[in-house]
Amino acid sequence: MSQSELERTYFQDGLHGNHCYGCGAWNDKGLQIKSFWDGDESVCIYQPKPHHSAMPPDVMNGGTIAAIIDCHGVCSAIADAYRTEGREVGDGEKIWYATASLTVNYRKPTRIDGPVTARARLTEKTDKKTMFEVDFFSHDGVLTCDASVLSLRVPSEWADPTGLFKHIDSNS
Ligand SMILES: CCCCCCCCCC(=O)SCCNC(=O)CCNC(=O)[C@H](O)C(C)(C)COP(=O)(O)OP(=O)(O)OC[C@H]1O[C@@H](n2cnc3c(N)ncnc32)[C@H](O)[C@@H]1OP(=O)(O)O
Repeated sequence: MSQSELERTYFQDGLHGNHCYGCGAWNDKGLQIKSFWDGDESVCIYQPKPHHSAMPPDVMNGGTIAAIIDCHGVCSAIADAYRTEGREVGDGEKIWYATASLTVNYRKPTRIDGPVTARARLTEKTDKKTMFEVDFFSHDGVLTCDASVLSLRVPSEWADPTGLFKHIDSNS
């Protein structure tokens, strides 16, 4: 069943302290995308800004599209893991995933003059790996990109507010 806009809970609002450029609600210079469930699919609707353009000012930049798809895919993997355990995103022991692989096929130019939509469906899952296939639409309903996002479960050090690298043995 789909949720009305007022009833929606967004995955990213439960990921406390997430500073990610694409999906971190705690990064005030980031895109701050928002994702939600629509039945078995997850959806992200994002209004691009004029500075998210490619060379033509009315076409969206491919890197920005990739960032939206990437973060929507990883956040969907996180939300799916919580949902599998019957928990709301962010409740109880934290679950984090990171991008292992991202493939984006740019089929058509994406108009920048209205909200874009990423719609993702789960296609593969093990304890550690989750794959979402993502379709990306411009505001006039044109499928402009299709993509796949492989997310890997990562330890809590990834969410350490002081950083990850101090936890990594540089000799390994
Ligand atoms: C944490 C906060 C997150 C909040 C949301 C943020 C969303 C933002 C998304 C991002 O931008 S994350 C930043 C970009 N990504 C990275 O920097 C990840 C860098 N890569 C790594 O740190 C490691 O390669 C990674 C954690 C992804 C995997 O290392 P592991 O040691 O956990 O994996 P391992 O080698 O044990 O492999 C586990 C399985 O995954 C497979 N695998 C690992 N890396 C893969 C890869 N890159 N491509 C395809 N498959 C891969 C591997 O073959 C194996 O498959 P099987 O289980 O079938 O044997």
